[in-house]
Amino acid sequence: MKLKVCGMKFPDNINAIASLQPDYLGFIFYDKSARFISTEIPNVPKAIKKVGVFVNASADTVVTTVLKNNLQAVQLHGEEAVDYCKTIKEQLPNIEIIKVFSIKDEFNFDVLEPFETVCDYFLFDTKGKLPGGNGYTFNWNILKKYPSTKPYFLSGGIGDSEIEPILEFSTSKASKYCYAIDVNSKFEIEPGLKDFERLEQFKKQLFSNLAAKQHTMSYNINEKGYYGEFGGAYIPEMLYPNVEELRQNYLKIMAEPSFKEEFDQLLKDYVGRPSPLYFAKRLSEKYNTKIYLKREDLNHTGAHKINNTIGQILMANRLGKKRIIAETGAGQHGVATATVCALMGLECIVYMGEIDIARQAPNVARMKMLGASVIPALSGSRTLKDATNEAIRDWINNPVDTHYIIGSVVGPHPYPDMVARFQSVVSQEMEWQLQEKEGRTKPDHVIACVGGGSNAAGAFYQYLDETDVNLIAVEAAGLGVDSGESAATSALGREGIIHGSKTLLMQTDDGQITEPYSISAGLDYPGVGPMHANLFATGRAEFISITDDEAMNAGMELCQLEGIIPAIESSHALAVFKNRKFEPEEVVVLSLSGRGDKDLQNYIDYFKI
Ligand SMILES: O=C(O)c1ccccc1N[C@@H]1O[C@H](COP(=O)(O)O)[C@@H](O)[C@H]1O
Repeated sequence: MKLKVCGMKFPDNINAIASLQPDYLGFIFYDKSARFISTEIPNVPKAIKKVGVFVNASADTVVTTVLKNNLQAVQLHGEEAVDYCKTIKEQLPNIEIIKVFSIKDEFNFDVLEPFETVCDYFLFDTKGKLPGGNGYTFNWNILKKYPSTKPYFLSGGIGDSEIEPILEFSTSKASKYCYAIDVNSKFEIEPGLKDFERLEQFKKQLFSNLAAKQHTMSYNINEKGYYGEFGGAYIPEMLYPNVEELRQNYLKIMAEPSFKEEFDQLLKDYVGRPSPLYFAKRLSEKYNTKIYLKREDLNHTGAHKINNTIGQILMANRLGKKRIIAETGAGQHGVATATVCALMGLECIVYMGEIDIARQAPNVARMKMLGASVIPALSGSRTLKDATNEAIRDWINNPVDTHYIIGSVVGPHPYPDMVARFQSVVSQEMEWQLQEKEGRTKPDHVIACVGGGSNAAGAFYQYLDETDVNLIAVEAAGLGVDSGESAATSALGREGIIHGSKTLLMQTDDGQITEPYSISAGLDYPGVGPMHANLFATGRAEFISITDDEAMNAGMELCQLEGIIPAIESSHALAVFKNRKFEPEEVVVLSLSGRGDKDLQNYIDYFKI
């Protein structure tokens, strides 16, 4: 969480408060305020963003003030309209826009929606006699209904006595998008003069306690790119510039309103989102529990993979890359990548293991029809791991113009986090869909299959730190966990490094990667993404291994009970119902990650249809 200190007006005091290194310093450019700044702002360290606070000022005044004072953000604290924010954004594209909303006893969150694309942050303050600086807190419980994913500043009368409530709030769901704490009048000796010692104490106490709480709580990535012990970027020196360019830019780009707008629009109009959350009545009756299927199989191209490739192609565009490479196992990610390259008119090269090319012929044909070159990986087991090796080799050789669209939550940081964020749309939708259908945002259980783990990462994302939601990760046991022909990484793996990431990995005693096997081309990866390694190591998620036979039978059962032909990957998740009992009143959401058309030949051969 960031800290903003607002409303200083004396140069010496500004310098003193700047030495506390808050993230933002706010200056009131509203001449009716007792904190109005009429002097020149002294130079402060570059790491601190200077925010100009305005109340219904003309757009010209805002622009001139920003340029004159070299501000990095504007806080619009009046009744500024959407078009007004748009004008400011157009005239000052690099300036952060913080739009303020004042809350009394209740708040209609619908008013936020039109502002989503024209500002970078919301700020919630207490409604009072003055436009701001009233010194009263509002009831933060109101934020429990916050419907957006836009990060917000929490403001209004925050002082020493709010440390405890903030710490409590930080563990709640309502705090998920709380980006910064904003303090002002509660730390004053007189209006515009802040109390250095009290602020120093406040900052120390609040942030050390928050860090301690977050350390023990979060199952999501930390600022160094690790999930617990797992993750990081273990890459050859020659790959460093490519990965570093992405690391430095991905969060910034994803936070741009124009990026979000384009991503959301393509997910809606091109992919066909939201994907339905379907109550599977006959399946529920059979297993005597409430089963919902999150229908990622209904997305354009037939799986969840497109959520990520849409995000990454927009990322590649913004990074100025003209050539796209990808690896693929089942072919779903290859098809999703070829699709977005066709959509954007970019060159596309997909690496695919020779074995996978043979067992996923329809997807190979699709990629070619979409204009991609499919290059066979001929080394090792000639499956996904080897295709990934080839793609990495290509990227090393073509660092400047090429973006590598990794298809799962694997690879060096920032890929696992970036892909998880793009896929998190799945659980974001689950929350409001469950609210509509069950009157609550949380299920009792979420089930998803895991190869690298992007489908599971998307389905788990919103619930990672909600420990009352049970997460069930399903791996491929192939011919049996101990058969030597398996891809059950959690059962068989040990800590190791694969494709730039420290994670759980199937390996021999001397560290050679073991060849994985599964009937499902999307699950036979010898590792898992670092998020899942941590979920396993900490016991946060339940891991279940499902054999080829169990998966195939569960897939057939879904065909005949619900009229849905699932991908064999998803069939592994479905097989959990035969292996584990759920209570009748429990709500179980299963991510149906893909459709089974690509697997038709496997089904035909297996069942001798
Ligand atoms: O502080 C002011 O005088 C002020 C005047 C006009 C608009 C905003 C103002 N301050 C902002 O108000 C909030 C909450 O302050 P407080 O903690 O309740 O004193 C804060 O964001 C200030 O930036």
